Amino acid sequence: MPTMPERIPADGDPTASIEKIDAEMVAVSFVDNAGITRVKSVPIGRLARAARFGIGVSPCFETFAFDDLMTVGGYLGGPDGDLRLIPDLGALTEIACQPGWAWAPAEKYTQDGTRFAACQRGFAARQVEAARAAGLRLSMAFETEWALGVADETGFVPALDGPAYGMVRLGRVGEYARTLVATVERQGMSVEQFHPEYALAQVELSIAPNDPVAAADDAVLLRHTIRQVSADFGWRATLAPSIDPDGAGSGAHLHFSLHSGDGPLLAGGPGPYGMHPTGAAFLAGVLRELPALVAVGAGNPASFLRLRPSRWAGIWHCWGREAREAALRFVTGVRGTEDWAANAEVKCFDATGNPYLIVGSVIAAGLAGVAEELTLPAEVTGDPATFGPESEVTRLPADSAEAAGRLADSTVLAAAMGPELHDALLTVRRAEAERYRGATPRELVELTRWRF
Ligand SMILES: NC(=O)CC[C@H](N)C(=O)O
Repeated sequence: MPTMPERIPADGDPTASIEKIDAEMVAVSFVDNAGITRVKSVPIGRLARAARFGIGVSPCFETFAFDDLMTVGGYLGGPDGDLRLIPDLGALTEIACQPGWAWAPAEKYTQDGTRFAACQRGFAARQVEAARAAGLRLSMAFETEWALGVADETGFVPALDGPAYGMVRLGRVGEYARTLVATVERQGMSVEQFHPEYALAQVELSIAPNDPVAAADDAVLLRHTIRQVSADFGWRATLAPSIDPDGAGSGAHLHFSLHSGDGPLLAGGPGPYGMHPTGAAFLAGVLRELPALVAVGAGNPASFLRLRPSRWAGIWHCWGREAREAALRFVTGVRGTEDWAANAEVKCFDATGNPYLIVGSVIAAGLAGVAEELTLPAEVTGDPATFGPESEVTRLPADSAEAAGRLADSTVLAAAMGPELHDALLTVRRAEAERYRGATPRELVELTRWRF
């Protein structure tokens, strides 16, 4: 996938890709460090100009918290200055569920035309490039879980009931699922699976893997599509990590596979379950950074309502083959697919994590493992919650302040992000942790329910 240039291009003809689009308005989005997708829009006739000169956006968003309250960091935040949102026209897509609209993800540039150091999508693209320079290619996909309900004065009325994974549940959402899948596919994503899930009013959809930056783009557009199609059916969709603190929540697990020029590195090799040494070192790097990765991908105070034992949310700092309680699950292919289907799944993430920061951070963590030739420790299977006091398996951070502390300590993520982005993300996470330190589970549910 072509990446955005270091400087805003002063020549070239952006109208070519625009002409193929049948829309009147274009939503140009970015995801902030709190994981909120924010947007500016332009009439289609202004899009070529926006691609050339950008759309103005305040740098204050770099340190916005998920509740829209502003903070100021060591480098960024505050009321002054301006950035330019440059839509990536290579990703311009008609929004099939919002007639007359198209969408493009943006990267942020400064007013003098250079790439903004703390741009989240630019960070992801930089890590893809670092992997390429090391001879590695990644393929990634987010799983998407959400709950369907109706908002009323009690907060949330579930739109469906019935047993987990039950045919009864599917019957309630059959027409909805058919419409959603068709809409998602019309927008260029390939749906792999839809099913009723385990938690309250929850369903899940998975899409085919993609280049890491495109996988993050897919997550943004898919979540918007889910909300729009749900509204067409008279429901609201919430991707918040928890709507019922007494039960399982919604995750945004990240699957990835790793390849060199010679083929897959997680299959067909001499290591555990066919991993090649480079594949195992990459996983060991991801495993090492998991405590800090929680702050990136599940660091909202409400994330910790979901990150509880024995709910398949991946709270344990370990890896294991098909281990659904481990934060890093290794998935081998079934017979006949072993050569290509093996992948790893980071389970602890949820939809409050910025998908661009997640893919970029996982790559950075893995590349550090490869550079240091790390080896994987022994795998852990079963549920560590039942292992008893002699177990050495530790829990990942259990609240947002602890997760932020681990991110502060991560020299790997600090180096990959650069000081501006690392500090801005920490500023947001610390502000949220501080502000909601004494919040009850019910308050956290209500604060996040319709924001993600
Ligand atoms: N099937 C599953 O893996 C369920 C995942 C679970 N809902 C989570 O919180 O991540």
